[in-house]
Amino acid sequence: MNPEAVLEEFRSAGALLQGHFILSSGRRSPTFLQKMTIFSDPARTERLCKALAATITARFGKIDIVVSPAIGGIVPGYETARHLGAKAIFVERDPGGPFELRRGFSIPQGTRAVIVEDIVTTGLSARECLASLKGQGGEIVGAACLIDRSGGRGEIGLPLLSLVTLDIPDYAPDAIPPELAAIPPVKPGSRAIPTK
Ligand SMILES: O=P(O)(O)OC[C@H]1O[C@H](OP(=O)(O)OP(=O)(O)O)[C@H](O)[C@@H]1O
Ligand SMILES: O=C(O)c1cc(=O)[nH]c(=O)[nH]1
Ligand SMILES: [Mg+2]
Repeated sequence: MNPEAVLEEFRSAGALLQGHFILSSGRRSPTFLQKMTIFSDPARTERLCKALAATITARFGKIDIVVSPAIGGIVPGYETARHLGAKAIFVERDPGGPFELRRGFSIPQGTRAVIVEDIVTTGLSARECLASLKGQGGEIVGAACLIDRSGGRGEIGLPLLSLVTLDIPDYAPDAIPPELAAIPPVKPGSRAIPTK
């Protein structure tokens, strides 16, 4: 699937939003990719994740386990794993706490795992996911996401694949342009961000 076809999935689903968004990192942006609008449509999700699975296999070879950061990573992680013939597990957190592998999930010695994210903005969530896997026996060989909106600057600590790389502006909360500041902000994601 080429980058324009991936973007067209988001556009035609109504998942490419404009407004004032508080991102997971605490940064602000006029643009938000509402992945849950995509994931509410299984056929659309299948098309995207099948393409992501093919990209993962081409780069990393055989994968045994897909591990994703909750909540946004769970559906694409599962669907990508289905196309890889791999298991799908996830890390989750209590509000404000670190990601943890729970529910009896593990990455056993001798297995090869990949992190699958929905969207990468700064790479913070994928880095925190990787940190939570320290001590697991298997090898985390890389990371992949549907859309990398960091312009390729998101640092994961692993090779990162994406179906599309975009360079979408975001701003520190104390450096928001006036036209953005004029719009009341909304925070779509699940990470607890302290409010002033
Ligand atoms: O690269 P980053 O700067 O970490 O931003 C991207 C992250 O933001 C979103 O998660 P969020 O924490 O908003 O919660 P969600 O998964 O419940 O949507 C998205 O699912 C990614 O995990
Ligand atoms: O950085 C984020 O929190 C983020 C950006 C985006 O476009 N979509 C999303 O789900 N999260
Ligand atoms: Mg997330």
